[in-house]
Amino acid sequence: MISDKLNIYFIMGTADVGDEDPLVVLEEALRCGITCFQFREKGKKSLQGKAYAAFAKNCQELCRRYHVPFIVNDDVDLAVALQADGLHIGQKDGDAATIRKKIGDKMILGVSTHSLQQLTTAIKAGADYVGIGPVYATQSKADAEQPVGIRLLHQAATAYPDFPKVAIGGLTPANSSAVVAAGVSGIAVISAISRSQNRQQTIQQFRNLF
Ligand SMILES: Cc1ncc(COP(=O)(O)OP(=O)(O)O)c(N)n1
Ligand SMILES: Cc1nc(C(=O)O)sc1CCOP(=O)(O)O
Ligand SMILES: [Mg+2]
Repeated sequence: MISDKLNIYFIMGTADVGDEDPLVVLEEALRCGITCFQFREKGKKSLQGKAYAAFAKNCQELCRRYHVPFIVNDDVDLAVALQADGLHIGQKDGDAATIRKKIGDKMILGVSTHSLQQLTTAIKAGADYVGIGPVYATQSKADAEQPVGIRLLHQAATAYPDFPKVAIGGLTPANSSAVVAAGVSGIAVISAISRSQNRQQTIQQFRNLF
């Protein structure tokens, strides 16, 4: 069941870790108990070509060692080439039903949604889970939509109580109790973990919410 793996869903690329080594950050997060990882290498200074592929492969190997699903953001070809556990796409990344056909039924497909209508469409297209957000304002995505708040999470839980949903956007241990109470399977986080001064404590605090 994918929903069991979504609780603490860490997303990271080289842009998210300041001066730290992203592989060291990922391994620490895995050791501290994240339950899912998304490889999201994008932005102006992002790795390209062989360095990009090697970074992805190294992240995948670390995730394998800790039995944590490895999800690729945006890049369908990379997900297929690496036989990743999953692929995550947004509203501007192509038609979800077409992409589902391309990756087959075994690979997990996550789709970003910002409204109930998009959620309904994603489910019909064959998504295994949806991201819902941004719940709060985020510093980690320049082109994020306006915050949707926890109201949309409640609406989603009422409309699709059993469908796996992760909240995303500006989430911290301090503001996520109401998010989890709204009925999501998991919380997806970049900066609260990647920029934490104490990852062990931060991840434990997130884990305590479930
Ligand atoms: C779990 C999760 N939810 C939402 C997103 C955002 O996807 P998208 O809108 O395609 O934006 P980018 O991440 O590609 O910039 C996500 N990545 N993961
Ligand atoms: C990647 C992403 N997608 C969002 C969406 O709303 O779909 S918000 C977001 C950034 C999440 O980073 P942080 O935890 O640092 O706020
Ligand atoms: Mg995307």
